[in-house]
Amino acid sequence: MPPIDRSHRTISLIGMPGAGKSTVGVILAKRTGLAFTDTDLAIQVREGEILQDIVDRVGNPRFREIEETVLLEVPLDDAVVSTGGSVIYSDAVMQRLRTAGPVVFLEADLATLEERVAANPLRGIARGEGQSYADVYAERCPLYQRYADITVDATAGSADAVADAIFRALP
Ligand SMILES: Nc1ncnc2c1ncn2[C@@H]1O[C@H](COP(=O)(O)OP(=O)(O)OP(=O)(O)O)[C@@H](O)[C@H]1O
Ligand SMILES: O=C(O)C1=C[C@@H](O)[C@@H](O)[C@H](O)C1
Ligand SMILES: [Mg+2]
Repeated sequence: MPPIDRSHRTISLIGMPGAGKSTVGVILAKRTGLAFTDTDLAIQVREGEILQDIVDRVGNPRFREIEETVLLEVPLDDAVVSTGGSVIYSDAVMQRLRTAGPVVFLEADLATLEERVAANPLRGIARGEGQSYADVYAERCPLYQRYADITVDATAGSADAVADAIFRALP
């Protein structure tokens, strides 16, 4: 695979929890020679706590503020950036990511996502009181679509295949 086009040095991955942003992001970074940033890890390091504990302690609205602060500061040069699923609630963050390069939506069907998330029950999801995963999915899908420059199917193939599909779809 040739090196990434220099005019598109930062590739941001967005999508629901379980879509594969972190898994696919590392593979894409290895294949393109770009750096890799997982913004969830940047949040954890800044707060000195794991995501689920942060969400449990401060609640959903405050978590989103923390996430926005980190995403407005995190370096975006020459990197694949795997975001948290709730990043699309900040228009300022999404504009920043889009200015840095293509934003890729990892689209997946609800059943597949629920299966993946159920296998990892300690994963945090910043959701409103009483919201099911399906409610969050319905609320967010239009936002992911709104901000995506590229949409790839993150359900059918392996994580390697999804990374390949992203690479092929880059302008
Ligand atoms: N294409 C794929 N096929 C099968 N399993 C996958 C695929 N992509 C990711 N997975 C699996 O799904 C789970 C979630 O993946 P991952 O942590 O990368 O998702 P994420 O989008 O980063 O989620 P979060 O928003 O919670 O950080 C992991 O167990 C991972 O191995
Ligand atoms: O989609 C979400 O609501 C989240 C996903 C995780 O990656 C974390 O960013 C956090 O736990 C919130
Ligand atoms: Mg992740």
